Amino acid sequence: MRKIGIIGGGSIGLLLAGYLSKANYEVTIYTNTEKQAKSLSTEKLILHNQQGTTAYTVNSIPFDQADYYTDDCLFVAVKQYHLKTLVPKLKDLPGSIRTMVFLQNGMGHLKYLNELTSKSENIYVGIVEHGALKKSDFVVTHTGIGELKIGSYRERQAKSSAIWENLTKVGFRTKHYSDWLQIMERKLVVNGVINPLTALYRVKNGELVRNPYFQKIMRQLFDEIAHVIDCNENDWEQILQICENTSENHSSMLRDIEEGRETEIEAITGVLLDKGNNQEMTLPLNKFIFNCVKGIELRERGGTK
Ligand SMILES: NC(=O)C1=CN([C@@H]2O[C@H](COP(=O)(O)OP(=O)(O)OC[C@H]3O[C@@H](n4cnc5c(N)ncnc54)[C@H](OP(=O)(O)O)[C@@H]3O)[C@@H](O)[C@H]2O)C=CC1
Ligand SMILES: CC(C)(CO)C(=O)C(=O)O
Repeated sequence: MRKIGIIGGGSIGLLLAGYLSKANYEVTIYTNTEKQAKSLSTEKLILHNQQGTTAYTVNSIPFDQADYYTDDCLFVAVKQYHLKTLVPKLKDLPGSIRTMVFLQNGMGHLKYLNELTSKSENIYVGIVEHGALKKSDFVVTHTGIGELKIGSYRERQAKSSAIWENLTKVGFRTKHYSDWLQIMERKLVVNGVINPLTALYRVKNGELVRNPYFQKIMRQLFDEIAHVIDCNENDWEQILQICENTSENHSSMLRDIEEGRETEIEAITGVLLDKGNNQEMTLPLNKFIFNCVKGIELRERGGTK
């Protein structure tokens, strides 16, 4: 398995492309725009990390002109809200895609995975605990060292374990976990606490733990989320640790707000509120935070509803 495709040349797509190239895979990035595909082929992909700066040669093609069938594995590194239009396109492609890995935050995408089970032998979910920041169409910085957690959503013919091992060997820690739901729920709790608060306060992840007042609200939010997802003190400690490990990071939700993009609040806090509804439980703090983020999103995107 040497040829790997990545849909989406954003922060995570570029970061992964850099490390997969370092591990000697032939990588193709399927971009949203022709402009980015051109930049990547003329400039190469530039990865900044603790070891320095390295340029990698990658293939790059706009998604709409792509031919995925030659890839042994396809990573999907777009935002949750991009999947609404992307998944029907993937579904309508003739033939099959051997292995797909979905790297979205939140859990809103599970409904789409079921639509793709006849398309792909193996479908994995990936939980990204590394931090990444895209500096331009072809430059990315590895801003937080963490782990890429992989779970098998559906696995008919597992041949992918070498990828996880090879990524780890080149400094991008990646580990397979047998219980995909558990790893997704753990990450949902992390994102449910860190992302909306950093977006509302407009602070880097590290400031949430350094400011005792922010930390108090974090804890209240965590305690409320624990009503719908089984959490314990280890989960709380992990959230604090992630804030430390990615202290200089602007969370993906803060960046979306800063750049006037849609956020993933519906796939994160929205999913938590749905879980509450299903258990006839109200989550007032989460509801408040959901509406604050939606309101700010609307304002920053210059719209009215
Ligand atoms: N960045 C981080 O540190 C972390 C991110 N994550 C999660 O990883 C996922 C990806 O995040 P991130 O990389 O930051 O997001 P970005 O917004 O940086 O990247 C998404 C990319 O997908 C592209 N795209 C959208 N639609 C298509 C399409 N149809 N075909 C090809 N490309 C498309 C976008 O193009 P365009 O720019 O032109 O719109 C953009 O380049 C998210 O769910 C995020 O929450 C998780 C942990 C950390
Ligand atoms: C782990 C964390 C909070 C890192 O910033 C993240 O997943 C995100 O920004 O979406």
